[in-house]
Amino acid sequence: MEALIKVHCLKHIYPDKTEVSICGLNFEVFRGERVVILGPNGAGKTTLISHILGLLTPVNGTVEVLGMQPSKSFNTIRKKIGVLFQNVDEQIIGPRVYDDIAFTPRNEKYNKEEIDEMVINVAKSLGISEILQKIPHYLSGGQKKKVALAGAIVMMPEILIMDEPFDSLDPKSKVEMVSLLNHLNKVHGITIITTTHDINVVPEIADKIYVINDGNIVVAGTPKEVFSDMELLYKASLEPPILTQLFTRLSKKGINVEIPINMEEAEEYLLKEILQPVD
Ligand SMILES: Nc1ncnc2c1ncn2[C@@H]1O[C@H](COP(=O)(O)OP(=O)(O)OP(=O)(O)O)[C@@H](O)[C@H]1O
Repeated sequence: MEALIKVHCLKHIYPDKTEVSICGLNFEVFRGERVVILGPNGAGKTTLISHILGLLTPVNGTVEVLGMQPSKSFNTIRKKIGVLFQNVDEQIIGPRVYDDIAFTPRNEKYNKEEIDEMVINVAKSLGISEILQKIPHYLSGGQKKKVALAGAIVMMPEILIMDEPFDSLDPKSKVEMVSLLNHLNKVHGITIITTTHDINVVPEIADKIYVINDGNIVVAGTPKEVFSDMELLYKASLEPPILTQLFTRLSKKGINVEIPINMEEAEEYLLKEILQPVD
């Protein structure tokens, strides 16, 4: 199968001469995958995303999206990618929430009824129907995130890229966002790429994880593979998920348990290995 996105040994130099290198393993995303990029502050996650979006041009290395070079085919590629930036204030441009979400459908010349239906449906799926007439500037941080995400998915793009989508979301909103993202992936086949520092949510939203550290992609694997290697996570300045930490401690105490990637697995392993299942 051909990868939708391929990045090979990228090097970027910002105008102030800051050099960012993302070498090591290749970064590859296949259709329908949910990919999470992890790495400490300043590792280059946003830089990588900006290259995939065609906002930056590499000085070295290659970036290929849907068979094109994003920096050269910016307009074609951007129609196929929905994006949620880390700083949503730079992304929200409409005078009212409704206008902001309707921005791209209006540009694409959909008629009023179609736009109404698209905006109302996406607002409902994000629980923001009540704020469609509000001025975005006065929204809370979490509400702004949801509005920006609504704008990113209103056209049902092939690929959705999100930089720190869970920042400033309350626990309930985070659970809802995870379930919406998984719905978009399963039902609409949208390929999803996410950066996050919220490590505990990663198993819920990742088929594959890339870890960037010290200028290199040092690991690529499933959540199970990546989270089983605590040493590697610490080396990359990442805090392993709480379940990984707990089960590693249990296994050091001689309890023979696999590392679970979510609460359901943890419960299953505990019941199987430590406790006798209660009928
Ligand atoms: N516009 C810019 N001009 C100069 N340097 C920049 C610019 N944007 C990013 N950098 C630098 O590039 C490096 C990588 O930054 P980037 O934002 O890609 O990291 P990140 O992994 O997304 O970090 P974080 O987890 O903190 O969001 C950092 O050293 C940063 O200071």
